[in-house]
Amino acid sequence: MHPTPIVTVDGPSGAGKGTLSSLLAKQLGWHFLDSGAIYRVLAVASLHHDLPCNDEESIVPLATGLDVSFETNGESSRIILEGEDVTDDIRTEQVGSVASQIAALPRVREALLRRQRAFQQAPGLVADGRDMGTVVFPDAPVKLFLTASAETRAERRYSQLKAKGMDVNIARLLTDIKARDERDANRSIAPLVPAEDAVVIDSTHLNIDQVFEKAMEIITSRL
Ligand SMILES: Nc1ncnc2c1ncn2[C@@H]1O[C@H](COP(=O)(O)OP(=O)(O)OP(=O)(O)O)[C@@H](O)[C@H]1O
Ligand SMILES: Nc1ccn([C@@H]2O[C@H](COP(=O)(O)O)[C@@H](O)[C@H]2O)c(=O)n1
Repeated sequence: MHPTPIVTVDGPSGAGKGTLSSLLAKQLGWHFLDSGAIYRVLAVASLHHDLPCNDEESIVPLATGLDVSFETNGESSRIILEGEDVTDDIRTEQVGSVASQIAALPRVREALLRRQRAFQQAPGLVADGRDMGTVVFPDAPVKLFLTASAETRAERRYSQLKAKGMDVNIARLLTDIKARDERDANRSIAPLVPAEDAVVIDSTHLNIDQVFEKAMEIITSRL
């Protein structure tokens, strides 16, 4: 029997991984794992419990027993943490920054592995993150690494947050994105690097449809 197929989509913050992954999951009729959301929810939980983001000893049990559910209702999906809807709260740059500090703790990453692997369910999975192709699903038959220049990613994030009515500053966003890239790429465990067998897509000069088309070509040629 063949294992459930997986497409991994890794890359830096704001490259368009979530956008591409949800389009692919929809097109293929597969499940979707937003692994960054798990790190972000853990960041919010740590903030709720007043835990410093380097307190590995306390964050590991929080990660293991994280009381979170991903509730999908047709097109809309909500994230519930300890009974509270945190869908919007997890998307701020502040939470992204805390998530990336927590994500550098080796035992925290280990504690979240099983939770992420449980998403591998028939008929297939599209998994979005930083280490999907290198650590979490190293045997995935299709691995994509989606990137774009830091400036382009900051502009996209700016428009995204502005559209949500948030008060944002593009220079600050660019600084935050570069700091997060630096931390994610240089941590000792599961650093942000393309898997050896990943196909790199640079979306700096591609729109969403073009990225989607390119990704589908790669997937159909490999599966
Ligand atoms: N190719 C593209 N061209 C223009 N805008 C894009 C493109 N891809 C994504 N976007 C837009 O950029 C923003 C960020 O995209 P998205 O949230 O998918 O990135 P991400 O890589 O998942 O980020 P993160 O890792 O921080 O969650 C969104 O507003 C999205 O609509
Ligand atoms: N597989 C992953 C996914 C995410 N992270 C860390 O979480 C931060 C937030 O992720 P987003 O994709 O939602 O922006 C990110 O900066 C990473 O530090 C991770 O380490 N591994």
